[in-house]
Amino acid sequence: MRYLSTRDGRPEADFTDALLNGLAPDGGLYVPETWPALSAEALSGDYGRVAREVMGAFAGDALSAAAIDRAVSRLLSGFDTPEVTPLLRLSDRLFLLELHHGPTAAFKDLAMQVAASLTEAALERSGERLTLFVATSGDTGAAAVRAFEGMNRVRLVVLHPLDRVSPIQRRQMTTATADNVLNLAVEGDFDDCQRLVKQLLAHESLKADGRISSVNSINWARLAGQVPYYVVAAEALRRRGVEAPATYVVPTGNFGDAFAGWVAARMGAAVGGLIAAVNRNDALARALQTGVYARAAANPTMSVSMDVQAPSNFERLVFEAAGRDPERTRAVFETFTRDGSVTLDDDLLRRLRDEVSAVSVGEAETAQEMRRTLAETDLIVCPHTAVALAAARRVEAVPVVALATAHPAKFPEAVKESVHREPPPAWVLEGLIGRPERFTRVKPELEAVLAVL
Ligand SMILES: N[C@@H](CCOP(=O)(O)O)C(=O)O
Repeated sequence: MRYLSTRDGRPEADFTDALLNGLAPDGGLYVPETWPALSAEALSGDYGRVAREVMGAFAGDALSAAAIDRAVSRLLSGFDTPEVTPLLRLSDRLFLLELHHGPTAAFKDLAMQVAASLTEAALERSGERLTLFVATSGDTGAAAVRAFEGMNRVRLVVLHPLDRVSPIQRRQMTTATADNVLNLAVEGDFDDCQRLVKQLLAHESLKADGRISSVNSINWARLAGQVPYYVVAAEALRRRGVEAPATYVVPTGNFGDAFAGWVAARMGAAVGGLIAAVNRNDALARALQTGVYARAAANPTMSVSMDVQAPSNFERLVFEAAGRDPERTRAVFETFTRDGSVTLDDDLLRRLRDEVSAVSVGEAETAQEMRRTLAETDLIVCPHTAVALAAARRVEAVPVVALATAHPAKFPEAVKESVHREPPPAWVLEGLIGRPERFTRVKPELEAVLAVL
C-alpha cells in the first residue's frame, strides 16, 4: 500500500513513512492510494479480526503480520470487556456505541494502543529514535502518554491548552513519571497547540536533529485504528436484526473519528450516513452550511475535547470531495492558513454535503440531554456523548448510532453540574488525585516551545 499527500498526488510513501512522518513533507495529510475492501469474514468478525484486517490492509508489506498481531493483542488486553466496543440500545431507533472501555477511558485508546505498538516495531526495525509531538484538548494526550510512556526509542511531547482540559484529563497526562514524557501547558487553546505541532514538524533544524512525528489523527495510523469499531458496530446491529445501515453521530473535534467512519464505509462497512456533532465550536458546521470555512477563537465548553475550531482531518474529506485533486485541496488549506477563512466553491460544497452533515449543540442542550438520558435510560453520559445524543434526536434517520467517546468519570464537574449526581467511578482513573504533577507552562509561540525543548 502506498500513500500520497492531500497536497501532492504522488504515491511516494509507505505505511511506515506515514507513521514516522505524521504529516507529509508538503504540509498535507497522508491518505492511502486506494481504499482496500474488507473480506466478508472481516465484515462479520469480532474486534480483533476486524482490526487485524484493517491494519494489515493499510500496512501493506511495510510491517509484518506478526507486528500487526502484537499491536492488536496489546489493544485487546487493555480493554475491560470482551466486546471491546459494546453497543447499547437506548430506544427503538437509537443506539449508543461505547468506546471508552480502554486504559484511559476514552475512544482514543482504540487507535493509540495500536499506533504505539506499530511505532515501536517500525523503530526497532530502522534502529531510529523518534520525537513525537501531540496536541490535545484532553483525551488524545492522556491516551498518548499511556501508550508511549517508558518506550525506549520515543520521546513524547504533549501540548495541552492551559486550564482548558478537565482536571482529571490533565492529571492523566501530568502525573506520568516516565522520563520520556514532557508535558507543556500552552497559554492558548487547542488550535494553538495543533498549530505549534504542525510548525514543529516543519522545523528544519529539529528535523535535522532526528526523526520527528505526531500521534494526532493527522497521523494515518491513528485514523486507521479508528475504523474497526464502525465495522464491528454494523455487524452488531445486523446480528440484532437491524438490517438498515445506521447513521452514525460522531462527537467531533479534530474530525478524525468522523472521517474514520467515512473510511469504514469505503471499505465495505454498512454505514448509512455520518453526522458530525459539534459543540458551539462550530467552524465545521458553519462551513457545511454556508460554504465559508472560517477560523474563530475556541469557546470553552464542558465538552472540552471538542473545543476545536480548525479540525485537521477536514482536509482529508475535502481532498476526497474534490475528486482527490491535490491542487484544489492545497488551494483551500493554504488560503485558510494564510487568511483564516476560505470560501468553498459550489461544486466542492455540494460534494462535501453528500458525504457528511454537521449539527451544533449548545451548552444548555448538552446539559439537558445528560438529564434526559439519565431519566430515560439510567445512564450517566459524558458531555461529549451528550452532544452526540442531542444531535441524534434532531435527525430522523433510523437506526441512528451515537458514539460514546469518553467515560463520564473524566468530567465529574460537568456531570455534577448537569445531573446533580456523581458519575460512576472508572477504575482506570483511580489514584490520580494527590499524585505530583509535572508540566511546563509556555506561551503559544514556536520560539517558546523550542526553548523548552
Ligand atoms: N479531541 C482531541 C483533539 C486531538 O484530536 P486527534 O484527533 O488529533 O486525536 C483530544 O481530546 O485531544
